[in-house]
Amino acid sequence: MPQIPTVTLNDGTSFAELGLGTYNLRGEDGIAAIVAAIESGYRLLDTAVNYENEREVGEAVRRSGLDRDALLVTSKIPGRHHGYNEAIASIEGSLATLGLDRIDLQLIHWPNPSVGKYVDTWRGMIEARERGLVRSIGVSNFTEAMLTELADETGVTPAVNQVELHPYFPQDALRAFHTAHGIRTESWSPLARRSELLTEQILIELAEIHAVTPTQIVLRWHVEIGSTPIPKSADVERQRENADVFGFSLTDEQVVAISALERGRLWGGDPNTHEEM
Ligand SMILES: NC(=O)C1=CN([C@@H]2O[C@H](COP(=O)(O)OP(=O)(O)OC[C@H]3O[C@@H](n4cnc5c(N)ncnc54)[C@H](OP(=O)(O)O)[C@@H]3O)[C@@H](O)[C@H]2O)C=CC1
Ligand SMILES: O=C(O)C(=O)[C@@H](O)[C@H](O)C(=O)CO
Repeated sequence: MPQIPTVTLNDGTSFAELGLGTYNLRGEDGIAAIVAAIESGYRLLDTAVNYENEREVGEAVRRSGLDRDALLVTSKIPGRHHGYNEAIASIEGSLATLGLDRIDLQLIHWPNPSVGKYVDTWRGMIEARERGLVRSIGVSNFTEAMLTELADETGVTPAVNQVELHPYFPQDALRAFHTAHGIRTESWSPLARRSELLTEQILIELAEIHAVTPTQIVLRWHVEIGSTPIPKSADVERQRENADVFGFSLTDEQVVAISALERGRLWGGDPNTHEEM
């Protein structure tokens, strides 16, 4: 398995071009699945307070036997922890549950605009970074206007915005905004949660041309558009398949053909209205 390449974030730290989603990976089976992924070359692990599996992720980091600095752990502050002091307490809680002394990338999980506290939350995260509790700070599910507000109010631009992104929802305008402002895009549900996406004719045709699977075509598309996908799989063979996308490339025309599958958001998670506590 080739090494997963890295990119540099706007704060100068290194970030993986592909990582592991861990939603629903829990208990001993979850730990075993995460350790298996690390053994297959994954270095970026994506968790959240709301996944109720930070303990498992921390345990997998320890069981992997890898140097702590070789791994990147992301966690996320839930809506019920928004606020300056609450954000710092949330991060301290995540560190305790993970059993780690640093989170590599801390995100605000959802902006929850009706609560009106994401700027305060962001200020708390800036403080947490200054205290060394977290290394990089970013957001998830933020719109262009919300990203602009954070930067204007605090002078600190998020390093990452993790958003719904897959060929059915390529997010061209938001990605262009990220590029213009030095924000790394990260794709959640990059496989569209194994929906009918993987049976689309264009993906089957491209898979034949490149002698890979339709899933690998989708994940390579994320790499080509400059976004870090975090596919979740509990199965070691599928984890290996998903990470093995750095030995071929797509042409510009092939990328455009995949993006033409666009339909829009799949699960109604509009950041302007979706509230998640
Ligand atoms: N910030 C946010 O608001 C959100 C963040 N996320 C993050 O993004 C991660 C990924 O998103 P997720 O919603 O899990 O969906 P994904 O798009 O990663 O799809 C996961 C599904 O695809 C299956 N799968 C994985 N690999 C393959 C393969 N090679 N072939 C066929 N099926 C496959 C998995 O099954 P199996 O496990 O059996 O392989 C699982 O059913 C989450 O785990 C979470 O970490 C997700 C949603 C929102
Ligand atoms: O998995 C996550 O991180 C989530 O935030 C999900 O709950 C996500 O919000 C979702 O499924 C939206 O429909």
